[in-house]
Amino acid sequence: MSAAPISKAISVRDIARDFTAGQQTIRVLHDIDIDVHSGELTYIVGESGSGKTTLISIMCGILYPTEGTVRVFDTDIYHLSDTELVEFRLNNIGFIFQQYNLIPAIDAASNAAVPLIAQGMDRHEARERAVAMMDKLNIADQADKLPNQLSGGQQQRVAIARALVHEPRLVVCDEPTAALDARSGRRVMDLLREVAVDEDRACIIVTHDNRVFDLADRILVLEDGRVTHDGAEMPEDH
Ligand SMILES: Nc1ncnc2c1ncn2[C@@H]1O[C@H](COP(=O)(O)OP(=O)(O)OP(=O)(O)O)[C@@H](O)[C@H]1O
Repeated sequence: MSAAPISKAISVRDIARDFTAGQQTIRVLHDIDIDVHSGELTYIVGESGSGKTTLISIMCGILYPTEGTVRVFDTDIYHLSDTELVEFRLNNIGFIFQQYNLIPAIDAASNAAVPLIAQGMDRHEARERAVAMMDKLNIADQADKLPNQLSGGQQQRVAIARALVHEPRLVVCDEPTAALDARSGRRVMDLLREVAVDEDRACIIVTHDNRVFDLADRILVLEDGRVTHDGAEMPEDH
């Protein structure tokens, strides 16, 4: 189904995360130990509130863990300075959030070019590269449109193009198929496999969507902040 995994993309060791609300501190992740491999499409699945978003946020350098270490492509990311961490994310990680977070005042290609421009690329070249990525996603013909002139599915493809345009080695997606019908959802997963997974690149997807569970190489199930299953398929009782 996919290239054989050859290297560790992420190594999470003894992660815990607490949140404090008022006087109370609540531990929402406990004792998490996970390796994510390049060459694999890894799903993180679990009920609402089980800690999926918290976990991927920690895995990709957005949220500090309370305890434990996270290595991404062999870099101990939470021992970087703030500036180094921002740069590390910019160069190595692409994000696809459930809300597409497109900038309303600029056209689709300019939205897709944002990571390249942030990296300092010349605007003209960045736009050309963005349109080339949009072409792979079959939306190059929408390059000059503003986000509000696009359908939801087209906006999502622009968000995917933006996540992939700088060819990050790690792509992280939060519920990418939640708003899509079954066929479009499978197409997005196929696309992610095609463009975001190879022997040196990994993709992690948070999803509730049981219509696409069969497309994963590996599924981690979270329950109440703990990993309760790690395998190629969903456990039978889910
Ligand atoms: N900033 C925060 N402050 C306090 N509690 C938080 C914060 N963020 C998350 N939590 C709590 O941590 C737990 C895990 O939340 P998280 O968003 O990671 O779960 P999830 O599995 O992604 O849920 P969903 O599928 O609904 O998005 C929840 O109980 C949530 O209320």
